Amino acid sequence: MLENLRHTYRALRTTRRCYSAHSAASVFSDSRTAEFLAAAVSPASIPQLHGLPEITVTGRANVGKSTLLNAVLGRAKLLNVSKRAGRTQSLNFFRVGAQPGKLVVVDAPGYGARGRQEWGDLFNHYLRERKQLRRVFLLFSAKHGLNEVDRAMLRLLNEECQATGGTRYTLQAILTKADTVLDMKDGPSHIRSIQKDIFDTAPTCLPAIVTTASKHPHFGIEEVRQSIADACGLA
Ligand SMILES: Nc1nc2c(ncn2[C@@H]2O[C@H](COP(=O)(O)OP(=O)(O)OP(=O)(O)O)[C@@H](O)[C@H]2O)c(=O)[nH]1
Ligand SMILES: [Mg+2]
Repeated sequence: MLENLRHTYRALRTTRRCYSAHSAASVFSDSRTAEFLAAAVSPASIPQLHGLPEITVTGRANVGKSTLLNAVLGRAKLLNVSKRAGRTQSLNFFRVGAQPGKLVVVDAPGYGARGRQEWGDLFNHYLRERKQLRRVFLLFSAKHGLNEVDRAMLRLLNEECQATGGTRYTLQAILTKADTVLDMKDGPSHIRSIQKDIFDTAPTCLPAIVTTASKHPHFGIEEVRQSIADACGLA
């Protein structure tokens, strides 16, 4: 049991080292300045916010999107989270950095059985039209891995990236809730098999960052910040 835990931590640290060459500290240095800007429930209510680069998260309902963004922004409760799937029901825009801001992060409603059709339509519209979108983070549970809906979403985004040569936005996977696999006997190999599944489904997707965001110690959050800063040209 103990040996398994050590192996898992070692595997996770290796992943972390790959991303720690630079620091995104300056972009996310003052968490007090992060601010909710707008919630969009229809294409017409998506705010323009001209000028600032933007990133968004997507994933199955309840995978941990809002929790991850709270950790990235360094705020415990800026975004609403819930044990019940379907908590986030609009596209929610948050400014990072004091006015005029450095970038915008966008929380999205979950897809899948608990995500409603209209939320999917709104998100698809946003992806199609958003000129300042730099990176889409696809979140998957480290415990459950990918299902067919996840693979369909990955394929769709992969095709879009291939069609545009990554000139519009790029993709990066994130595995959430890593703490839940730490006491699994085959934790590291389980994580590796999810990473392979992601690569096989979407070769253009950047390698998954492994994270824990609700329980302390957090894990992988600095890597996510770095990826956001890179994507927005701020690293
Ligand atoms: N163990 C564990 N639980 C987590 C982690 N991140 C999120 N959770 C839990 O997962 C549940 C869902 O979290 P949310 O952040 O609301 O998930 P979401 O993807 O935004 O959900 P929707 O808005 O409903 O699509 C909550 O009970 C969180 O506490 C994590 O790293 N570890
Ligand atoms: Mg949410």
